[in-house]
Amino acid sequence: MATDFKSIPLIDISPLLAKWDDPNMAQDQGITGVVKQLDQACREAGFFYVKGHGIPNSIIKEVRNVAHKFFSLPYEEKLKIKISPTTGYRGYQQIGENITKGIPDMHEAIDCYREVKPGMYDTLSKPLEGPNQWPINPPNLKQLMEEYISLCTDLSRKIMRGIALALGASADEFEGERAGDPFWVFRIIGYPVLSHANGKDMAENDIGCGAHTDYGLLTLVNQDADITALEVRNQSGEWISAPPVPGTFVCNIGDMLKILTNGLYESTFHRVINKSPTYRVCVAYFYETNFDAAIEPLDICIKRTGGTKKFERAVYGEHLVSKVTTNFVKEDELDS
Ligand SMILES: N=C(N)NCCCC[C@H](N)C(=O)O
Ligand SMILES: O=C(O)CCC(=O)C(=O)O
Ligand SMILES: [Fe+2]
Repeated sequence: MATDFKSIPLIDISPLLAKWDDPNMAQDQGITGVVKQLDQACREAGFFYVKGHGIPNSIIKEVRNVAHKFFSLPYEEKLKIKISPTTGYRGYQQIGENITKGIPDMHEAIDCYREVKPGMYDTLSKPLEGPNQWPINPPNLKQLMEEYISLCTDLSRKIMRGIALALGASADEFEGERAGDPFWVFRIIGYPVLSHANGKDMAENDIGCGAHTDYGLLTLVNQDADITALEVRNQSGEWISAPPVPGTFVCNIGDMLKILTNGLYESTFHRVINKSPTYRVCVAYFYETNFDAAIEPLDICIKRTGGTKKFERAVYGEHLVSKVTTNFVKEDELDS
């Protein structure tokens, strides 16, 4: 968010995907072109669209269709997989249950996380322990989403190799202890049509999702076609729309990549307002570091940002757990 960008750039990443594993990839002209665009987009906006990503459009659309089907079920049905602290914060949350900056968000969602086995990361991961809660209806939802998550994980790993090169690091900077065993978060989100009863103006809680940053490395957003609702904040505080572009994902940078890059790439604030007359679905995949990774600015990024370390070391799992466990707590309950 280092600039007053007015729109979000679109990058064709097919040259990167063609040679993501090539030992000489850093010298490849096609890849160099992609890497330059990634660097510019990450510095200027922290948001970019990708095309040429290789995930079939039929799957991308089916994922949203199945999400629509789930949200159109009666509440009793959806509540069979209700989220709670005892389900590892996995499952369905009703409209208004998720809280951002003290205000209930006008969205419903199924929250999923990579499975955490008991004791896996000692007490650190305890709040998130457990398997995901998948609904029985629609019957193909679980299988489709699991396949989609695996495609998103592969794609994100490849984009992160391009981002590593963009930083002037080696392509595998985000593998090994840092993100070689990446955690992931997955949210199937539904935004109802706003009711403007009593002629009231857009109220605070007409916001589908309040301004926030994402927590990890890289987010892949699969949003409904034909509805513009996602907005990204630029340096002056203007909200710039990220309208759906067919066949693309919206990508954005999370808090861990901001720390790693010493702020060279920022985790940009964004929010969602569905002003359209139609129910909107978004399926968001979040590619993260290893759960127990201790994240601090890379030397190469400290150099590129004037030589001073701007962020202290953070453990990703701690950051995630502190967010997740407060996302469902109302302001007046926080201290009690
Ligand atoms: N895993 C991610 N990024 N989820 C995004 C949710 C943002 C809203 C949440 N209440 C918050 O305040 O963070
Ligand atoms: O609905 C969207 O377009 C984005 C959702 C989002 O920002 C999030 O879940 O973190
Ligand atoms: Fe987000």
